[in-house]
Amino acid sequence: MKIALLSRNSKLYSTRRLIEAAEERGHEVHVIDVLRAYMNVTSHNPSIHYKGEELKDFDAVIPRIGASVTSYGAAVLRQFEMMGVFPLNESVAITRSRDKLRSLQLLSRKGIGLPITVYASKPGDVKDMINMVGGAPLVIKLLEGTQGIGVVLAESQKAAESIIEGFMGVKANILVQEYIKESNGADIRCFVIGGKVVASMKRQGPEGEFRSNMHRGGTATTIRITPEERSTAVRAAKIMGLNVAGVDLLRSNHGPVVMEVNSSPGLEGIENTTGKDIASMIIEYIEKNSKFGKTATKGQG
Ligand SMILES: Nc1ncnc2c1ncn2[C@@H]1O[C@H](COP(=O)(O)OP(=O)(O)OP(=O)(O)O)[C@@H](O)[C@H]1O
Ligand SMILES: [Mg+2]
Ligand SMILES: [Mg+2]
Repeated sequence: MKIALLSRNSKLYSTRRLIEAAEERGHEVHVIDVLRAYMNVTSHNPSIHYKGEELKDFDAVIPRIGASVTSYGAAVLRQFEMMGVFPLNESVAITRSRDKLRSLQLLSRKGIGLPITVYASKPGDVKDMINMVGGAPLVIKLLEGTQGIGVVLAESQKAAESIIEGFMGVKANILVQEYIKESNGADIRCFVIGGKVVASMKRQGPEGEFRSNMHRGGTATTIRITPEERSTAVRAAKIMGLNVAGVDLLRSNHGPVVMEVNSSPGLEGIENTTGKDIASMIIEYIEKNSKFGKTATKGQG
């Protein structure tokens, strides 16, 4: 097969591993920096050009589109789809999952367990907003945050009010969420490929830290997940319409709750923690499922 790998940097661990796995299995891989691709979006014969040449005869495309290039990256991917090239994850599913508010609405509609979450733009009544998630302690998140930055635990009602008002004051977009204390600073990453959890790991924050992010000093270990956690992760990926997804769960008193569904889950942590060859599993999935023109939109909403 001839595979296009949409990635801004071929030195990234995940990109390198996917190239390695594909080449080992006899495929040809072209790494394409989406920002350098250009296309005639009005032509009846959709095409993409890259470094002066037309991108032709690809069998599959693997999108590894960073959050900062979601919009243009999705447009390039959509162009591949219009050309009939099989996408590992479709453009629609990626943009759907990148919109946190939309994702939570879709997941909740299908009965997936979620931490009680309230969104606001300019809440007229901060106290009422706090009551909606059950009062303090509660978690406040900056929508633009990542790697645990901008995720704050407000232990008291007063702290919650002043943090929310502070964020509002600088016009930040936030969400307010029920604090799942019983998860004890840990979350579970389930790596889903083609409707199966192929690997999972537990990430634990350091002593006294409720955020489990590796960038905040968290450590990962293998974990045996429950059948309920397994089916929650698989269903969440399916609702988003993602063939490959990293589903992050918290263990709550009322069962697993989904925090996030990631459409470009990293390979480094999960491969190093579990010792599994996830990159080869992804390539194998493409071998089994890619078909010219198989780009029908999965998921709804
Ligand atoms: N409602 C919650 N209850 C308990 N712990 C939470 C809650 N929300 C987040 N956490 C902890 O904080 C960590 C960071 O939160 P989250 O994943 O939402 O933000 P992020 O990692 O900065 O954003 P993103 O994953 O979108 O890059 C989580 O991995 C989890 O360990
Ligand atoms: Mg996170
Ligand atoms: Mg994330």
